[in-house]
Amino acid sequence: MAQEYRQAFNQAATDPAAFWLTAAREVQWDKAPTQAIDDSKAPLYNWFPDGKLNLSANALDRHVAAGRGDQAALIYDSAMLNSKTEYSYSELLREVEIFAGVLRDRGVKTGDRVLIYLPMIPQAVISMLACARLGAVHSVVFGGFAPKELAARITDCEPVAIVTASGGIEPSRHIEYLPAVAEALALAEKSVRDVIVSHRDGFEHSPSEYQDASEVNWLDWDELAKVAQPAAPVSLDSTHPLYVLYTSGTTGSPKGVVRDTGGYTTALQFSMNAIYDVHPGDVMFTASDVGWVVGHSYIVYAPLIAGATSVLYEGKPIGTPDAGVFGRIIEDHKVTTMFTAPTALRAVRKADPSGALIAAHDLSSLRALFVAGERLDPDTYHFAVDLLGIPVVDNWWQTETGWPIASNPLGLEELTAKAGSPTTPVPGFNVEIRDALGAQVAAGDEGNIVIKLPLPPGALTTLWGNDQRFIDTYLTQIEGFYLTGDSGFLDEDGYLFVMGRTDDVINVSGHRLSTGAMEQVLASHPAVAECAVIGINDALKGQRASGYVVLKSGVDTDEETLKKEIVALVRQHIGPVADFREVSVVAGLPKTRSGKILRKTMRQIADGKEYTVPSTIEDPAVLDDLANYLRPQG
Ligand SMILES: CCC(=O)SCCNC(=O)CCNC(=O)[C@H](O)C(C)(C)COP(=O)(O)OP(=O)(O)OC[C@H]1O[C@@H](n2cnc3c(N)ncnc32)[C@H](O)[C@@H]1OP(=O)(O)O
Repeated sequence: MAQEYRQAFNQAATDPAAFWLTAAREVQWDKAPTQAIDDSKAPLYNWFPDGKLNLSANALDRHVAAGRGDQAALIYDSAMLNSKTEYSYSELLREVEIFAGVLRDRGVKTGDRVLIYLPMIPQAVISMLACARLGAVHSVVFGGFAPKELAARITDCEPVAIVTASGGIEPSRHIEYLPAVAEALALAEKSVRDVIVSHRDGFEHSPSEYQDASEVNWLDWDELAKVAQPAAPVSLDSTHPLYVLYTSGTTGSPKGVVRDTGGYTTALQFSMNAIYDVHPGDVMFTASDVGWVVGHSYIVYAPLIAGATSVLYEGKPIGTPDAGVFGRIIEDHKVTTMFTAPTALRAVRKADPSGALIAAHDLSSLRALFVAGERLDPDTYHFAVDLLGIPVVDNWWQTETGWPIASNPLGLEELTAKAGSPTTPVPGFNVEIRDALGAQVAAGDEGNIVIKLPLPPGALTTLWGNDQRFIDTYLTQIEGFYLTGDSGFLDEDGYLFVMGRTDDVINVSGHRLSTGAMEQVLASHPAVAECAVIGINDALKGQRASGYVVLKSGVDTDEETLKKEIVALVRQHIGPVADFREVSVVAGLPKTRSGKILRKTMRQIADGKEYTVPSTIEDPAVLDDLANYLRPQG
């Protein structure tokens, strides 16, 4: 195997303290760390415990101080508004200083939480960096979630303020955010002091409408900014939480992944050098959403920490206006590095099978395409390679890890790619494959993908307010290892192949969703006696959710109406992001004699895979009936 990569990987594995203290030198510290890791509370670890820094200063001030103030930091390209706006490093710094001043004037202090519910507009980036400047802990919520999900996050992280906008623009509709925020506040167990609203034209509702009926202060961003004074960066402990980002788990309640400051800054800078090969002056276009971890790391923080330009794109891969828009953006902004999800590439391919609309643009600036969020299937991989003729890099990671676990490390050296594999574990992530009893399996054998503790800098340090849930969920099944929840194998060459989840989490269009949470919604319908939701393979979206309900005896209702009600219920409780459209009314669900629903068997039948009926099944006849509904449908 190639030397540069192998050497870095071995150094990180054998002497992580020295390796990461060296990597940390690329960061601007107010007080440089002398200690790499604090393991006194193992299995909880903290990186660089005696270091002090500010991430917004690393992302902005230091580049201005180095003379790059006029370089573009952020390009806001809105296909929805047909507009392009550029912010130089000096301009972005000014906006961030002022909005940090706004938050400070409103009494936001270091350690306070601020919930950010914004579409893909510059205010999202500005407010995240403003929080980082003060040491306020931000929690960004994706716009496609319903008010109930927003409320659950408000209840859990207890923000003092919410930063939002009039609304988001989807191709088919304008989404009013203010009614959603008001509803979430009514549902949440905690309230906030302030709701700060960035005004957008074309929306019906304004903050003043909500003021009268509320003890919350509904405020206008621009009005506050007019009178605010710029705020300087606060020097923070490396271990200070930068953000809480919620992700789906097996149960209905989302998990608040906590990210630190110094470890994350170090890891992102390392990833730009070793993996993405992005440097000052480069232009990175990550087509995701700031509400996901890919957006946090590779739209907002990493490109700015690295001194590059980040493209913030408000639009879709197709239909805004067509499947050539990625090519248009690459050409217009001379993008050097692009990052997107496989589902976006599949959408492009479906709309434009030869990719001619993208290829019609000047793509000569583009050096590499990175892809993450779900498995990059070989067909889509070959489509992208043939279209672009540059390295197409599948990188595998999770909200929890914050940056790639496995990737072709282009910045170190380009390894030979294998379609279907995100290549090899990244330095710092010591990946092993273990069976259900915790024993290591042979090369090529599938098992649980686990990572030896301590996780490298940048990975989650805990779950918000719940160390025990963090330990119970991830750290106890196999002592000394972090359980990823994914299964897969390492081949003879050390390449990782990720095959799928081992729990009830599914991935729809790169959105991680809990079937357990959907089942809770289905079960709440008065006609439903019991239900199951499974993720089944989908040629476009990777997976889609499919629901099966058994009705209460005596219920006599029109099936089509019932199905519509259930679909609407999921949209109302979880949000459009669940993309839940499919529900079947069935006579019974297959169960073991102890009452456990055989979801895995159901999935296997639906995906057309071979399956064996477990000997513990209560009534095998149920499966025969259910098979009619489960057979491949799409
Ligand atoms: C490595 C670590 C990680 O995995 S982090 C997660 C990485 N994942 C991603 O980056 C997500 C990639 N996927 C996407 O960007 C989108 O799915 C793409 C491919 C662009 C397609 O978007 P779209 O056509 O909207 O389909 P969808 O399935 O995402 O949407 C389903 C319904 O939800 C809606 N929606 C979407 N975004 C928002 C939003 N910000 N605010 C409000 N609503 C939103 C869509 O409009 C759609 O609604 P509808 O059902 O059509 O009415």
